[in-house]
Amino acid sequence: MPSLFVSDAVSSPEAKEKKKEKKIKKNTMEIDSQVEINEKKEKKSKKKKNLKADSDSEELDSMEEKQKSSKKKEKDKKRKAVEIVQEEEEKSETSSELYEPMNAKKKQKLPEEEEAEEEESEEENPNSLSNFRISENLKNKLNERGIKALFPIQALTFDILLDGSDLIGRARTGQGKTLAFVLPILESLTNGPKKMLRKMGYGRAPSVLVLLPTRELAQQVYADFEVYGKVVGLTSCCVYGGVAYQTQELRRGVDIVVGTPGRVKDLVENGKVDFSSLLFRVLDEADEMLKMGFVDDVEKILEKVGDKSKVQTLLFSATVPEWVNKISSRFLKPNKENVDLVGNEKIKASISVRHIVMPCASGAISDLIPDIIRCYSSGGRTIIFCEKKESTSDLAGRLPGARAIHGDIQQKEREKTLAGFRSGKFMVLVATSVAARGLDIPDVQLVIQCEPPREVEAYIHRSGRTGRAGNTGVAVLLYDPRRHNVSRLERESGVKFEHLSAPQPADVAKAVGVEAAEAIILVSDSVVPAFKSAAEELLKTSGLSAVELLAKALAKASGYSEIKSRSLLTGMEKYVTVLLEVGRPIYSPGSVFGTLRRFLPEDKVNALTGLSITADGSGAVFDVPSEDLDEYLAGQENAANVSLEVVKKLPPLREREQSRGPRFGSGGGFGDRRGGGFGGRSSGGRGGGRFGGGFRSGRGRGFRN
Ligand SMILES: Nc1ncnc2c1ncn2[C@@H]1O[C@H](COP(=O)(O)OP(=O)(O)OP(=O)(O)O)[C@@H](O)[C@H]1O
Repeated sequence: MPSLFVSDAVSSPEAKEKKKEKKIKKNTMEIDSQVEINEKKEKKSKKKKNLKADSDSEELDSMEEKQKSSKKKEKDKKRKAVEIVQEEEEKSETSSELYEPMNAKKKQKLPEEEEAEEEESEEENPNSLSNFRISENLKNKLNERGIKALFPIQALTFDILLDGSDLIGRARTGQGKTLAFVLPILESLTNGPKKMLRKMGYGRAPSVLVLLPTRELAQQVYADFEVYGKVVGLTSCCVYGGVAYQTQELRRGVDIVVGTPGRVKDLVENGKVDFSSLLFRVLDEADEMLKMGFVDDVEKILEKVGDKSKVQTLLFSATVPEWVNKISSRFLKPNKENVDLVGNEKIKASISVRHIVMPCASGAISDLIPDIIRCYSSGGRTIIFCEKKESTSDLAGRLPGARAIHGDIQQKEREKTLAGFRSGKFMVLVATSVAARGLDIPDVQLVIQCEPPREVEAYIHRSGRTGRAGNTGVAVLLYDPRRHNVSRLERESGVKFEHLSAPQPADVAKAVGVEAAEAIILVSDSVVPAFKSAAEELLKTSGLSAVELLAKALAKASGYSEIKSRSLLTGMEKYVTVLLEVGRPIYSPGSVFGTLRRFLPEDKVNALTGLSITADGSGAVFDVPSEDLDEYLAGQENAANVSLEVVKKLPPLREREQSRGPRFGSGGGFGDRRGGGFGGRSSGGRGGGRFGGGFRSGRGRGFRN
């Protein structure tokens, strides 16, 4: 049995804490003794290498080592759990320091170094597959797919599940929760305690039911059951709404049914499937499923089980709000186990993701995103989340090469889009929350959220589409400081946000220029004769130097014809952010307008946008059209105690009050007289106002079944 995080759900928090401390203490002692053993072992092996000891002593050593190694495996399993707690705790506290610098290149290792390291770590790893009751053919399949050891959530729940307990399992996004139930279920049905209980033969009733909130997720989990089930002789089928009923497989008999609650309930009610002999019921992404209003459906489905004492019920998610714990008592046995790798005090979102927040007016989003992708996607895939279906399609239409996925798109089309994104046919997917839960797509390097979601869980799951299976990633959250409050989101998710301003076009262009220069060198010499005379002519007649001409050629090759300024405050092109100080605290936007009117004409004052007061109240920042900047700066000369300067780094801003509503997002901002606030005046961004309404309102529901 795993020794940590496996607490009895009915015991008190204090008891659990004491139990945990006791176990950590015990395991720490075990680690100490393990260190001693290892040291001795190391000395011995050095001695062996250097002195070439005789074969008798080698045999003795090897027997001793075998004994130690089996003891070590046991101890290492426990030690690993302690390490996980400690590592996770450390990471939670210093998560922002863990990130690799942007686009940092990893030190290349020689193949032989990598091989040696792999062998060594496999041998040492207490979570290596050989330490678990996994049958040979499953092990081979896992190896074939690059899986050599279990991830912590898998290691800590494997024995619990194989030994027959109900379970609530929680681990951060991308930590392998799917295999955490797939593997022990397959083992239990084929080699374990459920082997004799499962139905066999033609027309057999299923032994396993897995329920998931979305169709895409159902397909993904079904794919895992297909691959791994096949090697142990178990069959599965996937059922979800939006497509015709296909019940042939169910008639023929399958072992595992994976599906969404709506369609599964229909099948049950129409007598197309018989769940009376279920041995496993899994609720994956349980909180989302229950939140989406499927509680009644789920209950109806689950109560079809004949003998409740024979069925194991498992509930998995990265987020398990308190209400899920409460509701779970209806579905799970009282002596259920609880394996929680997230805990109460720690960061809830992925710790291998760099979490960035960036102010941006809604009207500037579509202009800003391509530069965010250039800066942060490391050439990998990007998923962009919008709140509403319309804004999702709209944004996808504006971003070259991007595709949209949301609930109004036909199921077949959605599947095609996801398949295209997975296979790399296109690299940018714009989605509603449908893609937020569970989806595991390779090489998603960047997630952009166009505005803060309503609930912290949504942030956790969306940002968790990157940084999966131990890889790193970047999540950029765009927000409007006048409408959104990100500090609550920060507090509730436990994430330490990096506050960054929109990438400046000139910086982006510099980076792109370097790439273009590298690409130019690779162009074949064979093109030179054809272009040489035009180049010589240009050099002679343009009045520009060779370097200037080459710079222009590089710009053209990278798609640049001009470099616009971009506001740090709203991300809008052709706007500049300025800071106003008046030698005393500023309390309201009204006083800022009053001050500006003392030295500027009305139309120039009206042209400013995005006014926000600094967090310390000592000044106000706002955007002015680049063409008006000189007039603003000159005007201040005539106004006593007024200082205006172009902002190089955005100061911390006063956030909208938290008391105004439940949302991290919408609200009235400072309610200045022009009402529109951020983006309301956008004339800089292409198609400025079009996005204005789209990104504002409530959260898209994603796909229902
Ligand atoms: N033991 C393992 N070794 C290597 N890779 C693994 C292992 N287990 C799972 N993976 C891979 O890790 C990725 C994430 O797994 P999975 O989708 O199950 O995560 P999850 O915890 O369910 O995430 P989410 O909460 O976002 O749904 C998958 O690509 C999976 O193949």
